[in-house]
Amino acid sequence: MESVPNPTPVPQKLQVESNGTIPKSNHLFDLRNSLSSVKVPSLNGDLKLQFRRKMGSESKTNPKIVHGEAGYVLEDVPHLTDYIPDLPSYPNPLQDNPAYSVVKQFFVNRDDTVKQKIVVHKTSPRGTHFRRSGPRQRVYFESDEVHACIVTCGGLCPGLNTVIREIVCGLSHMYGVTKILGIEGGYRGFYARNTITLTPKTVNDIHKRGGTILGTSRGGHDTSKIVDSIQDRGINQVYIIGGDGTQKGASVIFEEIQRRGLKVAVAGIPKTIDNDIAVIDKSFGFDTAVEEAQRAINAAHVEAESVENGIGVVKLMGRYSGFIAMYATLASRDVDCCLIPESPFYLEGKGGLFEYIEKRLKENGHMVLVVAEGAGQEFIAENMRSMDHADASGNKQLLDVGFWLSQKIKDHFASRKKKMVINLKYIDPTYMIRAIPSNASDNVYCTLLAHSAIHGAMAGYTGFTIGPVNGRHAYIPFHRITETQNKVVITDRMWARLLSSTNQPSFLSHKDVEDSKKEEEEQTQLLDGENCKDGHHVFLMKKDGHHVKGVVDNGLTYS
Ligand SMILES: Nc1ncnc2c1ncn2[C@@H]1O[C@H](COP(=O)(O)OP(=O)(O)OP(=O)(O)O)[C@@H](O)[C@H]1O
Ligand SMILES: O=P(O)(O)OC[C@H]1O[C@](O)(CO)[C@@H](O)[C@@H]1O
Ligand SMILES: [Mg+2]
Repeated sequence: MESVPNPTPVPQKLQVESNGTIPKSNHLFDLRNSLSSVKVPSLNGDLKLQFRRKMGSESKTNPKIVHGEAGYVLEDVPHLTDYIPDLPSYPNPLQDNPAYSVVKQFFVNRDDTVKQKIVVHKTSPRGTHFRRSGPRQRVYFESDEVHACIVTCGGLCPGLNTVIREIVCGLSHMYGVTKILGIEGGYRGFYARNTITLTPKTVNDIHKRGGTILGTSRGGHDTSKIVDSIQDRGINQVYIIGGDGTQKGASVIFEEIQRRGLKVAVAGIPKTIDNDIAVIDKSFGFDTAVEEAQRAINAAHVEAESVENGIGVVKLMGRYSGFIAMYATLASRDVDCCLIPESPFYLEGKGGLFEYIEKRLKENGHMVLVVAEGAGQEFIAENMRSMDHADASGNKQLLDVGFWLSQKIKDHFASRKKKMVINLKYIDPTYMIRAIPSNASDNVYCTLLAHSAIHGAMAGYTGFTIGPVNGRHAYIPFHRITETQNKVVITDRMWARLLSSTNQPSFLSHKDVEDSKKEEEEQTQLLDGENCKDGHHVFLMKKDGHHVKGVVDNGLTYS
């Protein structure tokens, strides 16, 4: 196919000199030390391109930021032409595809961006935007040139197989790609395991199965060995499916590829059943998890209501965020109390958990309690410190809060002071939930994620992850989703809805809430999920009868 000039607008390119010209020299350049701000022409007037150096992060990539009028900011993603000038582009083969060619305005306008915050005031600046995902008129890979690979890393999550399937089928059916490799066993599979050939036929019904047909792992990320393997195998599109750790790994792989000047697009597909990935609306598998959690909650409810003073305790996933617990509770209506990492609670005394349990048992004869795995870590932090166990990826291993809490409740009611006979059943459905196939709505969502990733890579974008932002799919720079974690904001209306549906105490006094709001306005902005930077989450906790400020840092609690 004949190559034609690149129609991509200048703002997508980094090789702009401060006088607005594009350097003739076509050698590769290292973006890491650039710190500049230049004006370049665009369809919508002058845009200010700014390459800011990011401080204090593992990623060394400079954010690619475009400033426009009225406070418009585009946090753009890298493009292969940023470091490989004069890369030829080609017409998108989709324009001849019988299924897609009939779509009116099928190709995404090159200037389309997606707004991060859609609730604004009259005087609000236009704010942060991300590049809209979707097919472009021109692509930077010819179909028979593409050699793609797919890898899955981290914990299991419903929908992994659907994403794999849709990447394979999408590449094949939309772009006529025939060379697709599956990397087995996570990152270390690049250099320590075999690969498998993936075709639409071999992946045809894998979405009906849980897990990942490629296998997964934690740890084993050796950047140079991985990039050596990519280079040796002649791979030029890398699709990486995984959580926050995986996306950090994808980011350094992209940096190394860029440093070596390789024409390799790196696309991340964010995965986490906990739904704690920042920026995007929701992660795949989350809906399925909430749905499946209903079965455990129902079982706990049946057990609890069948006996006198029955208590059903269900532990649900959520290391640092309580989304699954919160949504499963809201959906069920049988839950009397939901405990999540973001909301501190205490056991003894007035307004404490034990008092509430006793009240519910007296009122209703039974109760159901849902606890997220990361909740109440302040109580068991001491044990954790002495154990200090981490998994192969360096994630702190939490103690079983469900087991611990169940024991505490039993001890409390069996104590000489109380002498109340209770009947407690503890259910931990964690791995039963994680291992199921995705439900119908997650299947559709996985398809959109896979397609966004494919269109982005084919269009030459790289070093990006994808996901819906306010319902519109966008390309998001890696650092934006790895530097913070999404958390339940307990001063938001959703948590208030939960409190009102369960009737549980908030475990915070009015003064605590006012104090936390005040502190929120100050620099730390307490309890706001978007401001829980670098895995730190600040909250109020009860210690020796007083509320003190606690900080959760990757599972450890300090005060
Ligand atoms: N900072 C990092 N740099 C490079 N690689 C990393 C980094 N953090 C994690 N990884 C690698 O990413 C892979 C997955 O990481 P991890 O086990 O933390 O799971 P995850 O992707 O966060 O998924 P989840 O926590 O949702 O199960 C591992 O192979 C790990 O070595
Ligand atoms: O048992 P594993 O595989 O280490 O994974 C457990 C963790 O994985 C997650 O499911 C996230 O993938 C967390 O909710 C949980 O803490
Ligand atoms: Mg993780």
